Amino acid sequence: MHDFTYRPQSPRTVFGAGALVHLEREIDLLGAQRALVLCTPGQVAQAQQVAERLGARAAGIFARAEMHVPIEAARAARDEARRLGADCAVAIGGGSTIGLGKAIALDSGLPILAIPTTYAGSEMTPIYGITEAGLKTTGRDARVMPRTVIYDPALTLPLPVPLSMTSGINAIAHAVEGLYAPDGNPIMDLMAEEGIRALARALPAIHQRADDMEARGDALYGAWLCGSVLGNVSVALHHKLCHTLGGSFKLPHAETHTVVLPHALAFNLPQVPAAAARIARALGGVAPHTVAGVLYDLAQSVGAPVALRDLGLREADLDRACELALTHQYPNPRPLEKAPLRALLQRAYEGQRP
Ligand SMILES: NC(=O)C1=CN([C@@H]2O[C@H](COP(=O)(O)OP(=O)(O)OC[C@H]3O[C@@H](n4cnc5c(N)ncnc54)[C@H](O)[C@@H]3O)[C@@H](O)[C@H]2O)C=CC1
Ligand SMILES: O=C(O)/C=C\C(=O)CC(=O)O
Repeated sequence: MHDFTYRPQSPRTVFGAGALVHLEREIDLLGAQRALVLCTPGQVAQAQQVAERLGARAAGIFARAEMHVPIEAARAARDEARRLGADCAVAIGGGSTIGLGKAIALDSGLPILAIPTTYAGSEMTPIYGITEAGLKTTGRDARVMPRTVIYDPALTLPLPVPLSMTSGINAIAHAVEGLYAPDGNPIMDLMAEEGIRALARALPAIHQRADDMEARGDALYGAWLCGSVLGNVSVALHHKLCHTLGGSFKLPHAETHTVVLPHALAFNLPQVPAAAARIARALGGVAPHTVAGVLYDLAQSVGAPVALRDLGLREADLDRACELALTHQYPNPRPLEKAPLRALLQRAYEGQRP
């Protein structure tokens, strides 16, 4: 038997191919009249599609979302929302765009409707991140949790295949760490296992055929499950390493998750047999002691990166990365010591199979 406390935190979720048709209804349910639509410069066409659907209730489009939410973009978006008298924000895009919406909500309490187009999972979490003077601060705050999420796999069809692969593995990482989180619970375990299963099934299919709607739907379903896990439990060494490498060495987010995950999991595996058993089941019934290697093989088989050196990290940075990862540690099942952590980073740098 488990001992646990479970207080679900989840936005209203509408899921399905073509689900964008429900946007007006969902805006009505929020009681909103003027929506500011957020996107990156690369997703203006999708933002226009949203604005057209909203008609007179589209207050405008703010197309300056970028990775890790620079404070300048957050301030400009807040000003624009005020100037236009927006009473809600619709964020269409990946974690960067949803993160911009969260930065507005943190300040103003503006309700966010998220339409995720990657598998990163930010839409399901009360976690925000803002970067100021080169330093990224993250935190949890109920105000930033989107009120409504519309998942429409059709909107993920243009997501480039390489980013689809790494973004999917970013999602798997949330579930893996959820399975050994000290504040986990049986519901999260079920969601994590099913999320890994869905993504491990979907990614090879999308790799073969980018417009496979069935697989796109499966991947987004997995992203919903894995994002929900991230929103409800704390994360450990794997996320700490990725935040260190992304924050201090500017490594790309999803790619870094993809490279680090097999190594962080191998490091913790002896301490987490129950998690290993669930991951093994989700990966098709492999032996639990092999799951880290199987995740490495999954990444390699879909053409995703497996070495930090291929993401722009220099070998000379490894000592500093190790030091930073040892400061302000996240709770981790295996105590962190310098030598094994440095060795982990070396293996990830070289792209060795764990
Ligand atoms: N707060 C949270 O809970 C979480 C936050 N994040 C944050 O999110 C950021 C990364 O988000 P990601 O989703 O990985 O990438 P992203 O949002 O930066 O998107 C990467 C690129 O792909 C483009 N793109 C996205 N969807 C597309 C589509 N369907 N078709 C064509 N192009 C598309 C975007 O416009 C962008 O240029 C990081 O800053 C990370 O820290 C990530 C996960 C959870
Ligand atoms: O860094 C943030 O914006 C907050 C959380 C995450 O990015 C989660 C992750 O590492 O995927």
